[in-house]
Amino acid sequence: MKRASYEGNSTSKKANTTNEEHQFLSSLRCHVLPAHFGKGRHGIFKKQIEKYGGHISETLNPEVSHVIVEETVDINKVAKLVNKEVLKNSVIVKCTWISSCIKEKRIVDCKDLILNNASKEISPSVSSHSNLFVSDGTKDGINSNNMSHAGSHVTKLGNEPPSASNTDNLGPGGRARTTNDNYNDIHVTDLKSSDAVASLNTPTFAAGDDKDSDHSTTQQLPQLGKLQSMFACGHASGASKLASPNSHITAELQKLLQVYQSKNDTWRITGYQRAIAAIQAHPHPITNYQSARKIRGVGEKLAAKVAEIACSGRLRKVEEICGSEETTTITLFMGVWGAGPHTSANWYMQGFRTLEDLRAKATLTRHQKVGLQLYDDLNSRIPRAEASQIHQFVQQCCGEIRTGLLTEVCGSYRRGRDTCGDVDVLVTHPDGHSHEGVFRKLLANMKNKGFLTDDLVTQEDNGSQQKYLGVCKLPGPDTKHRRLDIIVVPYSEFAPAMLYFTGSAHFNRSMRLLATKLGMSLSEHGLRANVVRKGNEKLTAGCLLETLTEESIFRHLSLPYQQPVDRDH
Ligand SMILES: Nc1ccn([C@H]2C[C@H](O)[C@@H](COP(=O)(O)OP(=O)(O)OP(=O)(O)O)O2)c(=O)n1
Ligand SMILES: [Mn+2]
Repeated sequence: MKRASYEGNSTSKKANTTNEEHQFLSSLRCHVLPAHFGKGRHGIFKKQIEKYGGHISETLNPEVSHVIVEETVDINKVAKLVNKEVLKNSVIVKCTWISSCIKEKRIVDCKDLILNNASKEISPSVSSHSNLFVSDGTKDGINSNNMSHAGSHVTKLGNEPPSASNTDNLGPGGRARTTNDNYNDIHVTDLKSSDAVASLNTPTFAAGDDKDSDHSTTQQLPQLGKLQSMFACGHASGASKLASPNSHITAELQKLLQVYQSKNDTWRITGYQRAIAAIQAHPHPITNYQSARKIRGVGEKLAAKVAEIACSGRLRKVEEICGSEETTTITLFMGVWGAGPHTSANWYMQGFRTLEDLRAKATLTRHQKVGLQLYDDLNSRIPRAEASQIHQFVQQCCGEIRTGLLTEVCGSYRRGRDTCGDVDVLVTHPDGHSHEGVFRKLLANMKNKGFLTDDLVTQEDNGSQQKYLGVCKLPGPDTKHRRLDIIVVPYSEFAPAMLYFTGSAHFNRSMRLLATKLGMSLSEHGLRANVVRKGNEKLTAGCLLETLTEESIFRHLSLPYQQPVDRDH
């Protein structure tokens, strides 16, 4: 235990001399921020710190180890008051921490008393729930390495200055970053990867992430490698899943999440997604309320649920909710292609309870009519072998209209799944231009053969890419209708498109967010560098990097290459 070992040290010190005991603050160099302190109280604090051996610095300078603030001071105000560059070795601590130290005659845990604006940049979803941020990513843990150096035992405010000799600061492709590389205002701390993974599950994370960053070219360089390791795209998916000692807990919570997804309960969806990812990534078995509560994103109510699952192996609430007529009906309706949670809940409210009710009484869009008609087929998973046959059929149709066309099945198939929800086929031509005109001809050819049975969405204007969503059926009396996506792309966009359509969606989100953090922009069309943003707005489009292979995209982001099967997060 990190904290215990530290306290153990201080206890053994305590056994020494009384004089030493009274100098227990000697490792601190404090600046007591006058804001909100009355003059008298400000002086008393300074005197008390000095009395117990602490050093007082009247100015804010790099020597300061602790900035002591009045307990009611607002974190944002402190952040604005403090010059991060000057205070890169400091922490901001509430004055009540000093009071506790003096009361106990030792340096006590900073728990709950540290203010650090870094949390805002790392994860607004975290900071919105708590103004506390400690370096090892737990609410009550203090990093033992840091603790061993009294006076620098919590998250640093600033970042290491850029250094070309430090390989951590090398940019994409290993080149040293220059001032022309624009990075968002990133503060890298010792967040565990689980925190980053958890945060990435929060839909609002990407959107709100850059809210407070400015677009100046002043660099706040991330420690590369460490940053990458905080993202899901920096890890193979299998390891964390297999290794998790808390899968039984997340499996149960996942059921509740599905219910909230069916109800479009955004608030709960966000909270559960974040908590599930954090629990999944937690390296130790969670056996009780207290250990659950220590995990970022797990509040009181959720910790109680986790404890219930840990004790009894199940959650009564899951049985109650999942078994309710409302939930089962809405889940049934959501199986209609083209019906989301909102429409499904609406149908339930209109009194519909069965698919027959929908057929007879509901107002249906063209897509929903197809979805309802082919309900059973489209809701059954496609065995891998059949997905492969569908691909072969598409490949044959391609060969009939043009030679040299290249096809690749992406999606869950490429990630190695045994069954797939649909078949996602990417089509291109390696000569760079012969993909043009293929889209319509290919669709017409597949329709002529009776292979395409129903069109759902045809999108021809997604930049240079064309996308078709429809339904196909292999020849034969016993074959099922299957969802098929066809995407025709220019060869220059083949690798980023392949990366995108291979997914998973979570893996993609994490990679896009990492790119954003690195001042880049990733989409199915390509990877751009030197993108300047103000908040979520892109001020410059940046410059397109050459990405002829998926490997090159990973390289540009300084990520270890992940095989498709390792992207199944
Ligand atoms: N909101 C989305 C939807 C899709 N994709 C990407 C990643 C997906 O892996 C890929 C294909 O989308 P699918 O919906 O077909 O998902 P999968 O193929 O992964 O799963 P399934 O077996 O359900 O088809 O497109 C994404 O990044 N974000
Ligand atoms: Mn798919």
